[in-house]
Amino acid sequence: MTLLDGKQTAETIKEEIAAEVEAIKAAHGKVPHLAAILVGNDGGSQTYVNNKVLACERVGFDSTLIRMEDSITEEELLEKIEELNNDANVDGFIVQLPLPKHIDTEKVLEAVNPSKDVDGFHPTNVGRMVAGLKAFLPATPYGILQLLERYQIETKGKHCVVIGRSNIVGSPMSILMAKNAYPGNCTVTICHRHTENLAQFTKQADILIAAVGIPEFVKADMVKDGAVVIDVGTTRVPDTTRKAGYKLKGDVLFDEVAPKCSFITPVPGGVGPLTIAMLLKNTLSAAKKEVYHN
Ligand SMILES: NC(=O)C1=CN([C@@H]2O[C@H](COP(=O)(O)OP(=O)(O)OC[C@H]3O[C@@H](n4cnc5c(N)ncnc54)[C@H](OP(=O)(O)O)[C@@H]3O)[C@@H](O)[C@H]2O)C=CC1
Ligand SMILES: Nc1nc(=O)c2c([nH]1)NC[C@@H]1CN(c3ccc(C(=O)N[C@@H](CCC(=O)O)C(=O)O)cc3)C=[N+]21
Repeated sequence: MTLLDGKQTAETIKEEIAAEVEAIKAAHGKVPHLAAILVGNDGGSQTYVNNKVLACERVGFDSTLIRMEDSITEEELLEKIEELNNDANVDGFIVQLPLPKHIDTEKVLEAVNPSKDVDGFHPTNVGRMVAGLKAFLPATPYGILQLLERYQIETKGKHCVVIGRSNIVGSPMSILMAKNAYPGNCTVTICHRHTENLAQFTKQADILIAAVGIPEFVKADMVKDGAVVIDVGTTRVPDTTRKAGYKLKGDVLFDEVAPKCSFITPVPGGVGPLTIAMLLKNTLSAAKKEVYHN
């Protein structure tokens, strides 16, 4: 069993980005700039956004964190987005999810100019991805592709089973794994809440990607010997013995499943750090106008 070290892979990617930033700075005197909007003070969201800002500093980007109260109106948020759309100084920005219930997430994501949508959540980027055009790829699926590629894992002709069909992870992941590309060329099965006899499908997976959000959901008897297992789940489970007050748990019962695998990602230190690295990569692409040439 080989551990897919997301933390180390993310470090490597960030070093590659930092080197490019140096070159851009020398040539243009300007560095890529990522902005993030955080609405409210959900603990997990704060951690992720802070990690993103710290990662920007690490690679030499400019970053701006915009905090808004839970109680803001949808209009106020849309105004802020318009401001960032029009700010020539900002190359890309994200609106951290989830948003408070009184705000229409779809409307908010559609308000982001696709050329600055480094999360890849705007329908234009989703459509372009599906059509195989240049697009900002959502950071988590993009990070998983990087992991498969950098560990040179064979994907062609393999059966990839994805558990979860969310717009930010499961759906784009399944689309990308079925593409005529490397990593890709898989036969893909998408499972969700209404899948009957889930284990019957997961047991057939050469590559199993779990993006469910239920801690330790995938047990050893659901996994084929020699499978590649990618654990996207990151659920905070209360743990009073820890300083942070919680423990991060993946969707896979790691101790039981890992011995059966050819490759597996840990949680933490697996997919999460790569998500952040690929957000930076998208921001670099935005600054270089590699996707949209406006
Ligand atoms: N490491 C990282 O970088 C990231 C981690 N995450 C983590 O990944 C997990 C998933 O995130 P996200 O996709 O946003 O979550 P969502 O809650 O949006 O989606 C969860 C998916 O799991 C499916 N599901 C729920 N219960 C079952 C079940 N019993 N059997 C089969 N399928 C089920 C749901 O099905 P249905 O559609 O039918 O409701 C849904 O499609 C979370 O733990 C999240 O924190 C998310 C983003 C990035
Ligand atoms: N607009 C938007 N874009 C996102 O990309 C987005 C989002 N909203 N909402 C929430 C999810 C979740 N997500 C994670 C990012 C990093 C880690 C990460 O770095 N995890 C570390 C541990 C961090 C910790 O200690 O909690 C690890 O797995 O090693 C996890 C999860 C991005 N998301």
